[in-house]
Amino acid sequence: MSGSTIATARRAFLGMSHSPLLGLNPVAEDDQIAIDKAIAAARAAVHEFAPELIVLLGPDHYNGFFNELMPPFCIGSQATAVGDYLSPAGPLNVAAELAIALAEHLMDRHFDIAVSRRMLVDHGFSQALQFLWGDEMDTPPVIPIFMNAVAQPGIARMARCKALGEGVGSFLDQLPLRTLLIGSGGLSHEPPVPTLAHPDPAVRERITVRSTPTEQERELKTERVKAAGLALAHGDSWMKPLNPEWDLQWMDAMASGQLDGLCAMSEASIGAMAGNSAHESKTWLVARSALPANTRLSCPVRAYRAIPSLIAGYGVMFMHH
Ligand SMILES: O=C(O)/C=C/c1cccc(O)c1O
Ligand SMILES: [Fe+2]
Repeated sequence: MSGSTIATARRAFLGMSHSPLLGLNPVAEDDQIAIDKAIAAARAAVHEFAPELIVLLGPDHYNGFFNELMPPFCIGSQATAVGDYLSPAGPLNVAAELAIALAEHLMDRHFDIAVSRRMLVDHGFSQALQFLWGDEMDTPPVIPIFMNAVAQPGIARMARCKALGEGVGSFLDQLPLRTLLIGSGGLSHEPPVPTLAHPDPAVRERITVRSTPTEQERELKTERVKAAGLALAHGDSWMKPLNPEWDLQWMDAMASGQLDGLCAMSEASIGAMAGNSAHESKTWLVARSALPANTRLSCPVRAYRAIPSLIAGYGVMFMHH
């Protein structure tokens, strides 16, 4: 157990699920109270920690990255949020020079990484920033790192996520900056994100070629995803159920730092057990791997609820070292 308090800690981890249906679909009162409390506790812990730098790992949902060119990971030296669902639009406060320095560090360690000089991000990044710093996303400097969690075969394997996190950790070791690593996404869930196996060629084209949806297309998508959340809440069988057991096991591994054990999980089992978008949980793995492994860190915030109407095994976890 680390002896630091939040105020004296040098590095912290925040794992935080996202759901764009928060605020759009109904949630049972006790679940809503629990999530509000968890987000407020995370916000308080983050502000007490007062990071000088944020490394934010997030996925995308075919708003910034498409199958025409889909890197497993990509660092942004400039990033703009598109403003999907209720998430804010606008530029992120990117630490451009540090983002490039991190890319150089990773390349020198033989971890080849893509770089975007104009990254577009969606709620996979902006919801966490919105919840922690408000609609203006008035944040400390951020290094945004995209992780593909939707398009096989290019979803990074568990061990690779751990290796990236270790590389980020060794970069941060050289910096005198109090740093918060955020993993945004997961845990178990399978929202209706299309794949290249979709029977409609127009849908396959839409997720392949970079494009900006019209306002009407955005609204249609929002309605489709809201309806999927309601279907899951009503137990419709075409939706993959959430898996709280899988989620709690994942959070336990984050808490103990026993990440090699976690990496023994088979790739095929992730989608099968926890839903296709459970790969988003790997953002937590990257972020957690930048802190000491096999070490139980101080964990002042840990909360979990499985909320079908949000299509989210919704977890929040803040730890520091
Ligand atoms: O907009 C999308 O394609 C995905 C929406 C969604 C729904 C529920 C949980 C999530 O993590 C999502 O990204
Ligand atoms: Fe997501």
